[in-house]
Amino acid sequence: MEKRTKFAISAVGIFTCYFYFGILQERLTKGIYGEGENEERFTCVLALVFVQCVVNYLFAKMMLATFLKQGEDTTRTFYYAASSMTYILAMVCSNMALQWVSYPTQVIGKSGKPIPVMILGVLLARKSYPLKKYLFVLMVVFGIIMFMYKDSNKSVAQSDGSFIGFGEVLVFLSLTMDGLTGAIQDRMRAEHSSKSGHMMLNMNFWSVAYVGPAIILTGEFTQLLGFVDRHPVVVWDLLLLAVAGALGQMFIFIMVADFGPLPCSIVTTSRKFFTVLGSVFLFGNKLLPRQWIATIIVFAGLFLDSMYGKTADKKK
Ligand SMILES: Nc1ncnc2c1ncn2[C@@H]1O[C@H](COP(=O)(O)OP(=O)(O)O)[C@@H](O)[C@H]1O
Repeated sequence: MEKRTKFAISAVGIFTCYFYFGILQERLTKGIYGEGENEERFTCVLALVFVQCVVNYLFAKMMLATFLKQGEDTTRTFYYAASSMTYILAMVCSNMALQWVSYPTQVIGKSGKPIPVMILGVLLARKSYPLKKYLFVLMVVFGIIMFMYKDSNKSVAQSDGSFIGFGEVLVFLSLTMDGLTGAIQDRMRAEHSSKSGHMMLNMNFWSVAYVGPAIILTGEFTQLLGFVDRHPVVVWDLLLLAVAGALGQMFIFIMVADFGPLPCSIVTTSRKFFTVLGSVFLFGNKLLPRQWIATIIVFAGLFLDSMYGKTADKKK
């Protein structure tokens, strides 16, 4: 398949699957199960991650056995073990951050993701990019943050007088972990030409190995079983979510393996922006002048990056 077509199909796949995934995720984590006295919310976040990783693993196994014939995998086990650890830590930090900062603040923070992916790729995976590429990526990230920023989000001084709270530290840590995950994936590509199905299979295998003991030790596994027992309908919501996530992750790994973690993070970050932009138009809301300018900057950055940001994947 031509590279451009593959890129377009993966990007559309990521957009569609994660759009649906977002709706299901909100229904599951914000919804109320049961009635009257039995009303309760689903709070087993770690168990949710565990279920997702198990389904992702099975999905990758099935794909490798049927459609994706990818041959032998020579990737160093250490790379899989390490990148799964950073990938799980990134998710844990960004979920934990929500206890201290609002959801929009967390999304704005995580919109900076291409920056650590780029910087750590250069520092740890010896990638190199032309100067203009930094500028285009910065334009996209700056535009998205400018678009989503709300004055009400202005960081209020904490009680101790500082402007940075624990929530912000967690978002920063999560971004660092995203950058490390990307850098290790850059190395896998450069040294082993790792394939998408193999990456998906192995990263989820290691994630299950890390999260499994954690949900047993924290008692979340028992909590999950209890919840399912009280509200069997949650099984469907969980499975639908996991299947949408697995399909989406397949496209993510095609993007990572074939084009690299940086283009992948630009696509996933743009997806968040397009979701917000789409809902503004869908609900007939108006854009503020600042948001119009931001939108132009994002589009210009994406356009310039796709036209002139190409690198021949060269090493320093
Ligand atoms: N480079 C990657 N390697 C493995 N999984 C990834 C990668 N990038 C994204 N993902 C998966 O896709 C999900 C969505 O990513 P994204 O849309 O960037 O949002 P966020 O990282 O803020 O959750 C992540 O939670 C993760 O499971």
